[in-house]
Amino acid sequence: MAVYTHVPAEEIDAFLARYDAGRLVSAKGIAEGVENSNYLLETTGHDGSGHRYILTLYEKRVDEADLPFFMDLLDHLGARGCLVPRFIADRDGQRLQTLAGRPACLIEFLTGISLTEPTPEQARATGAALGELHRAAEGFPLERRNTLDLAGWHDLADKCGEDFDQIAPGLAARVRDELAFLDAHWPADLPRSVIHADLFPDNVLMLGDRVTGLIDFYFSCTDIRVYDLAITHSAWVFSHDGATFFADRAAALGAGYDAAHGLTDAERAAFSILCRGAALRFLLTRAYDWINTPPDALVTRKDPLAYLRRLDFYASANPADLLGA
Ligand SMILES: Nc1ncnc2c1ncn2[C@@H]1O[C@H](COP(=O)(O)OP(=O)(O)OP(=O)(O)O)[C@@H](O)[C@H]1O
Ligand SMILES: N[C@@H](CCO)C(=O)O
Repeated sequence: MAVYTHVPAEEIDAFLARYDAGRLVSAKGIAEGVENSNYLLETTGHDGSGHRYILTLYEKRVDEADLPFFMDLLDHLGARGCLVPRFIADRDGQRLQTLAGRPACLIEFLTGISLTEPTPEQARATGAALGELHRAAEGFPLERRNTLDLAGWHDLADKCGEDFDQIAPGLAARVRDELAFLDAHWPADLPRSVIHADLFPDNVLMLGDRVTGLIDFYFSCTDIRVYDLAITHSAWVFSHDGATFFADRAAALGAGYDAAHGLTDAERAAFSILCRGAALRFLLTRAYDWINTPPDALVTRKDPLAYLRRLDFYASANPADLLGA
């Protein structure tokens, strides 16, 4: 579930009166997602022809001070042809509001569905969409530090301490060893860019083999550009439990990215290390949430071990096999 803040329909209708968006017809809480509260709104539309919007109330992990970065980024990407949702301004030009005591925004609704079992063709389209996003991001003037970088992983590991072993015996030592490996091998000189940093299948909307929207930019930041492809790889080319690697999906994802953006030899050479970092990043955030979320909380905890299996795979795989030929 992801409706942490419940807003009465009358309050949403009054909120909509600030916009040229028509009157509220229905408001449904969206179950997917874990970070923010999301509602799908149907309105009469400003001309009475009906319209859909997303209403997002920002919860614990999104810092309000970062919202202007996300808003300007989506304007920049949207203006360059990327299918990303724009933040909608009210009649006074305001995009950030307060609703039910939380920072809140009205956001463009995009059509499409999130896949659970992507095909190679769908992975190819996603690789291409990521490459196009990186091209469109060129020239974006703002920067945001990635708080979930190598230093951030150390902080998270310190916070979890020996509690890792509640999840799996030996996990604390495994994380320590992996951090030491990444400290020694993390690449320093690769091109940097704005990255999405969380392009999981649930953040890509598709119709058939066509990408219709990239959403959920709330981890976007400035970091090693091809690390974004490593994150996407970790999320798209394995079974959910991380036990099976799908080489055909991986090759298609890489080919899609390469066709849209291109990969340098240095990026290819570092890719395996970057995948290890991506797997550790999601292992750590999931482990932290696992340890700190009571089992009876209303949110579904995501399995950290699904990312330990990916990490084990990346640590033993032949780097040349990760993206195919
Ligand atoms: N602009 C949009 N257009 C259409 N649907 C959207 C849009 N934004 C969000 N959604 C829907 O709401 C769901 C949750 O959104 P989102 O992924 O942004 O939430 P979240 O709480 O930040 O989740 P998480 O970080 O766990 O992925 C999406 O899976 C999608 O179904
Ligand atoms: N994509 C993350 C959740 C936060 O966006 C995960 O699956 O662990």
